[in-house]
Amino acid sequence: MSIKNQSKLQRFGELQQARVIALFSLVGMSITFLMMCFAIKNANITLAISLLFASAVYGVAFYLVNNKNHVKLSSYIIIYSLYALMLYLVYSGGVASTGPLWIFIVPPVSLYVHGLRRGLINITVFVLLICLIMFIPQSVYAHAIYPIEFKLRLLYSFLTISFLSALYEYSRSQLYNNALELNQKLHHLAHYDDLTGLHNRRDAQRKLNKKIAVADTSKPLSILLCDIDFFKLVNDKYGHSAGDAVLTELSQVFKASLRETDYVARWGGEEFLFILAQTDQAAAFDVAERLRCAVFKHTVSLDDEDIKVTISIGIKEYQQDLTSDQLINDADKALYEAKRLGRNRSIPA
Ligand SMILES: Nc1nc2c(ncn2[C@@H]2O[C@H](COP(=O)(O)OP(=O)(O)OP(=O)(O)O)[C@@H](O)[C@H]2O)c(=O)[nH]1
Repeated sequence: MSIKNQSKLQRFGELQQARVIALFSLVGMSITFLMMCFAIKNANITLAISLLFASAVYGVAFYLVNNKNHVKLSSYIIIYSLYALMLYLVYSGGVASTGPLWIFIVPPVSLYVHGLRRGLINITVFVLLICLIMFIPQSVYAHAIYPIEFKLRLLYSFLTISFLSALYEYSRSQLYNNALELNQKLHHLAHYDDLTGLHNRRDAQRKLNKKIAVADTSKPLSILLCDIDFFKLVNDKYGHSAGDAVLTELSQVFKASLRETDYVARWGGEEFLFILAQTDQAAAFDVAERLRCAVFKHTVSLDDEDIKVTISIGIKEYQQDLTSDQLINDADKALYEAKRLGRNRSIPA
């Protein structure tokens, strides 16, 4: 299945994440810088220095994600410096004890950066830490003082925002996973044959055009066009689903008889196309005979029937300036000749 295609979508997801992380760090850098200006205005030098430090850290995170593509590292920098800054604001009270109001940034950022499970664990630890800071008596250590109503409402509203953010993150990740799954299904439908699991005609056409585009005389290329003999009789005698079973089983026989570099697709009803890279006409004939003999020896065993079929094969080696249609046409003519001469044979064009 399409690892290439799946990774394409994942790369798109990673690119999106990199953009959001860059935006987070840019916004974090600007806001903390602005807050630092207010802290200086209020002559709160310790807070101003902390905010300047935080702003510089966000700046580094922005640089790392933008210039060095270190998405994971900068997301860790953002999230842990955010926790540290928020804990410090709750501890110190910030400007006029309004520092804790900033903690509402934590749930959406945590859940976006770490995902649902890890994000929720981090939020839980964060809540425990702010409870510790706010509820430990002043006699144990000095920290900003907040009225009890403020502390409780802060916690209630923080938990509500966390719950809503988690809900949002859950549906976002569900949608993303569904899109990923749907994308895989569509890709499979576009490239593979449903019944046999082989590549389909469209994929084969694309593959052949690609091979022809890079073909040169030093690297020969051949195709085989193969058709099951008297397949209509199989359907008529054993039924359509037995015919389907024959198609599926022969596909496995073909796959097992080919080299890694060879390619097979279901070209039509009971027709198959083989693309043999680095193979001249003589070598292609050997491959065709190997396939023909494998099918000849094979028995498709169904519940109460043993079915034996043969195949006919037309062979054509690519020659300079042939189009894919001409190549297929020539192989088709050779296949027709194989049928005319009595079937169960391989004929070069
Ligand atoms: N079971 C099944 N049959 C199919 C499928 N696709 C095509 N066929 C059948 O394949 C048969 C092809 O028959 P013909 O084109 O007359 O050829 P043939 O009977 O194989 O005879 P020759 O090619 O001349 O040897 C038709 O009966 C189609 O209905 C399929 O997906 N499943």
